[in-house]
Amino acid sequence: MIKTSEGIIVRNEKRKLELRVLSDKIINVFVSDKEEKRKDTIAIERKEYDIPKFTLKEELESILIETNSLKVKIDKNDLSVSFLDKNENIINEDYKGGVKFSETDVRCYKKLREDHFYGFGEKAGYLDKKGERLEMWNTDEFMTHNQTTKLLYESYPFFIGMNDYHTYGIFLDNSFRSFFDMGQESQEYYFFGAYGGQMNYYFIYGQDIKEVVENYTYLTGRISLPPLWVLGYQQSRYSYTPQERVLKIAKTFREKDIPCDVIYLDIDYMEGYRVFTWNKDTFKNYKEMLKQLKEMGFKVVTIVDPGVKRDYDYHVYREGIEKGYFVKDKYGITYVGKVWPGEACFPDFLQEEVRYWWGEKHREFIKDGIDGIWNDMNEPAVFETPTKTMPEDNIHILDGEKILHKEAHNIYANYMAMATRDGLLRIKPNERPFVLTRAGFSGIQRYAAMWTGDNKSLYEHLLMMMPMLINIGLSGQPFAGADVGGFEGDCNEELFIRWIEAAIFTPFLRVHSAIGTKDQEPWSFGKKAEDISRKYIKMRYELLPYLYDLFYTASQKGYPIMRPLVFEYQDDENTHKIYDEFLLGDNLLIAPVYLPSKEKREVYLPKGIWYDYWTGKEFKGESYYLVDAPIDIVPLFVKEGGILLKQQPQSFVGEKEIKEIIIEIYKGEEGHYLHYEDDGKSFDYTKGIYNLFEIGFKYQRGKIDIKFDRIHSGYEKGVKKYKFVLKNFDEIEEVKINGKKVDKEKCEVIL
Ligand SMILES: OC[C@H]1O[C@H](O[C@H]2[C@H](O)[C@@H](O)[C@@H](O[C@H]3[C@H](O)[C@@H](O)[C@@H](O)O[C@@H]3CO)O[C@@H]2CO)[C@H](O)[C@@H](O)[C@@H]1O
Repeated sequence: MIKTSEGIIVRNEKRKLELRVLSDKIINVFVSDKEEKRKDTIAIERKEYDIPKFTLKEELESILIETNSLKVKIDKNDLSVSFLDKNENIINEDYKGGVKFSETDVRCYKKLREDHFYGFGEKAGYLDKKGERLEMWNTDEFMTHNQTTKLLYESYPFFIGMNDYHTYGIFLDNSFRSFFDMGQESQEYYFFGAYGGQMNYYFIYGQDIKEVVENYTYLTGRISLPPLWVLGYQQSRYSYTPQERVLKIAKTFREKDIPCDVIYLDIDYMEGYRVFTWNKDTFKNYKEMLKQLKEMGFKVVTIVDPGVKRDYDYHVYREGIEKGYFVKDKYGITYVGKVWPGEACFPDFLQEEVRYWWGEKHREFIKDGIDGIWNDMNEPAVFETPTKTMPEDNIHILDGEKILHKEAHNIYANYMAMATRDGLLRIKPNERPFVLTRAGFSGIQRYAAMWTGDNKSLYEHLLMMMPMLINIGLSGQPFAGADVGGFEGDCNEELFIRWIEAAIFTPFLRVHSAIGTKDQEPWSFGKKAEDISRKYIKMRYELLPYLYDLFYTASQKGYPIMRPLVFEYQDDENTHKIYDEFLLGDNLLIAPVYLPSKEKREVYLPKGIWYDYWTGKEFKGESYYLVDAPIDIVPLFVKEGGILLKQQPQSFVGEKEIKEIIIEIYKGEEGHYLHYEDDGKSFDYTKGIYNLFEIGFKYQRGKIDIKFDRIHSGYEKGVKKYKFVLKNFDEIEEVKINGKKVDKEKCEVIL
């Protein structure tokens, strides 16, 4: 055994185990059957750790490492590892020697003690993945997002294991195609591994799911605050063309008083699908169009795919060829695959120089008035090949070394998103960039928001949106959404209404639809759908301060914005499998209707008292209820002591100066809330130019004591008026704010 500054290295005649103690609760395990160095992928953001104090005890058969929270036992014979809590209860242990190496793969067997498995990012199916077999290989999988769909666009080789006694996470930091058998093969063990690469995983202990997610994002990074406008409603279609149509859509939003912040331009804005060009026939005066959109308060996001058309007269291709920037085949010749523009080449984003080049290509676009970039087809997708991507033996260069596509495939999109984000940051250094991606790997949250690709206008896909987005959130990516209304197929009035009612509570809110399908704007399905959509989209804008606070928390702790009930109520076992309700933050519970012709739905409310958002009716938790859900109502509940922040709705973010924040306090003995405020667009907050407020209250027998405390003061232009609205309280006799009695009818703070 060798003691290192971070842990230990132990060898037997067959293999080496390197164990690093990265915090009291995070242990990195690296097992190898050759003399090689551990290789972290792009997923791991953290480069340095505060190595905690740990003790080491060597016995005849085993080695014991002990931190403040964990004990790790290593069997000196087979180098298997067990993780125990301080009372020596096993949290997780290797099964029959643990790691196995074979010609085709490397895998690790664990004893199956868990009742539930969550995480795994973008996967079809239910929330709990126990008993399932999953694979990670980014794939352009059109429409068939159902229980049997194994591969989708993104890969998160991360899961959370949970039983009544323990919660932990495992992140397999391996970018090759990986697999996870969570008890399908056996009820005695589960296993995970990859078809290549190393057995390099992080064991993450937590007192609950929350802490595991916090620790996992401590490793893989957290979102940085997005610009406020991307929290607004976004309208997309494949494709809005020509420019007159784009302007017409924009004007209709304003005429109909339906808030909207963003319009997307899909592939047809380009000249022959050549990236970084404009179709001069259909977008003759695109600069004028962008100007007019700006005047109406719209932001514009354009699609940018990785495939560069093979055409020597086209500057992007020519430069890429001359500089040798494209991915090569196994013979070292530039690889050509078929995508939208026909034959195309793919920049090797793994190279820093290529990323820089690509990032600079956005300069003109941004100067002309484009506000954000949408990276699609970045699995990378290739048409007409059985694998839907490029050959696994294609060559990329990472850190000066050749690696094969089978290793680069799953991380390609992260490098592309990094190229885009860094480019936008260079072009406008004090403006928060917005990048949307379809493909990705763990850690993608640091570069881009994601959407879940091509779904269909089906109730099943409305339902599936919930567990999918929830598991993506538990896998470190809080900024995610689905194509609202469904991408392929014709949506209809009722489905659109029900989808909007659910989606306004998802972190990324974009309606998108495919070519040849029925129009899918909020007014496309008649007056009823238009009115109901308006009501809910306005509600989204009303709730923006609450939503932005959740983005702030996500940026600080990695917590999901859209949460499963089990995230907040882990002790309540009824929540463990609920996939068709979710929480927005910890105060608001949403139970969307996802079946046609339903006017009621069953809702489970966890522990505590809950208030119906619409009627104020009180419900006792830990029970199931059949609640009313007529077509214009999505069942919504606020927890006792819950605090919601609201503002006046507006047509787009920044339309009006926000002069007042309404703080709704729901009855309870007490409540706590953290409110964050900044300019919503720049990086000035990193210099302390933001405000942070602690809001809380205590209530007893008719008397409420409200605390409103600015704990960080830096943003002078912040809102000055905060009005408290007391919800569901019985007769209030006395209101105090910060210890001072105030008029019951005028509960407010003026700063
Ligand atoms: O930019 C246009 C849209 O591109 C994406 O969707 C496309 C998808 O990635 C493609 O693979 C393709 O899907 C075809 C599918 O692969 C094939 O098996 C067959 O069933 O036909 C499908 C349709 O041609 O086309 C999709 C677009 O229709 C992206 O996900 C969308 O958001 C973009 O709007």
